[in-house]
Amino acid sequence: MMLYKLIPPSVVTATIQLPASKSISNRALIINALGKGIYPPENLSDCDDTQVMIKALTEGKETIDIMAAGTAMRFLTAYLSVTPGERTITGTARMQQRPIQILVNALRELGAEIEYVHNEGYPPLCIKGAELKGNEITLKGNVSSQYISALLMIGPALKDGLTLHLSGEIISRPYINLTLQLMQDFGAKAAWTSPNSISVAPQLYQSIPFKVESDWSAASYWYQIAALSPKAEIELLGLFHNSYQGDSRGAEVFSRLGITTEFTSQGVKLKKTGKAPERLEEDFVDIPDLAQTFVVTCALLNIPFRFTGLQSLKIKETDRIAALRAELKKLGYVIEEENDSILMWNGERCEPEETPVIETYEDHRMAMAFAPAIIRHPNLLIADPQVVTKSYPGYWEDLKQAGFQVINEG
Ligand SMILES: O=C(O)C1=C[C@@H](OP(=O)(O)O)[C@@H](O)[C@H](O)C1
Ligand SMILES: C=C(OP(=O)(O)O)C(=O)O
Repeated sequence: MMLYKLIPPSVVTATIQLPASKSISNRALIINALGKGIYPPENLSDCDDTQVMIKALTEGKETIDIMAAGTAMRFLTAYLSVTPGERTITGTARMQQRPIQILVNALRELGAEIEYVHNEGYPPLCIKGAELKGNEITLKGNVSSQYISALLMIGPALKDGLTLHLSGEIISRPYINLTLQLMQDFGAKAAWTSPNSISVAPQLYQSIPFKVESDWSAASYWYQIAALSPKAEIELLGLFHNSYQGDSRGAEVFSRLGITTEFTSQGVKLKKTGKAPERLEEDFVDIPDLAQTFVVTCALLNIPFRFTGLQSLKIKETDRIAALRAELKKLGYVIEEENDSILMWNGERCEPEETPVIETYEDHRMAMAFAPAIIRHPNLLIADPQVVTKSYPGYWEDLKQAGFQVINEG
């Protein structure tokens, strides 16, 4: 097992070129493939999740391994359903435990030919491309928005277009809006027709020059570093005020923790105001990928919290609810869970471990959200740090650039 020991600088000074958004990259790639575009999207992410998508779309292999990439798994399942040929799509052991039945059922209702290779409801899948027929379906909106995005993106390629009715609560809604926004940019007619219905017209995508923005989810770890450091001067490049990404809301939540955002022509500059609330309450249903950032940040700043809307965390790269509780306990914080969807901390402490080894559970966000904790817990070690490549391959190099020492303890 690889372990990283970190030593923070006394003042963090950095200008960081963030990675491009994997969510935008992977949508642009699917849309581009469906539109047979002549302009390949620019500034695609160099992360694993995007690299597996590029390979899947260009190599033409019979078996596609998307490793740990949820978006690639879900988006390609829909894409392959309307693309000639027969392929098997698989991923890591964890991917084979991440549910996909809602999407498969919806696609089958449209006429798709999809079989489960092992376990009913889970990847791997064997998919035979076909011309899909039905045009109006109902599916659950409360498990993963990626199923909905996957279906929407193939909508313009269907003979009669597609209308989706979403039942139950709709989680991760900004990611659905991101999909609609990109589809519209590429010439599709797709929009909400009621609070829980979306219609897509049958109309081919147009190819346009397109540049992917930097990743706001990745930015959150730098806000966290600013919040935990006594002094920080951090500039993040490639972020914009009117971002397509729902996780740009992280800037507003961090402003309540004393980190304000100044937009410049190139990105953002972070400022510490020194203000901190007595307590933080937030609903994460729209911003699930920021949950780890804020749970770790608040605990380390000694700010009790109650975070709701976390129901999707159990089916991500790992069970993030359990992982957060287990690893924060090693640092001396007792976090409580309610209803599989709420994490709370009332300030309760336990004895911290002397040399806590933070496990990362094949989850990039566990590594990235716990690394900044070194500023307050100088003995911690990060296990399997290479997991960051899922979304942010340059994370450790960027920390070095910001003055951190990153030492491989073997
Ligand atoms: O569509 C997307 O790009 C994503 C949607 C979210 O997943 P869920 O819809 O499963 O919550 C998010 O957690 C994931 O990192 C990326
Ligand atoms: C949940 C995530 O990714 P995915 O679902 O695309 O694997 C993530 O990046 O936090």
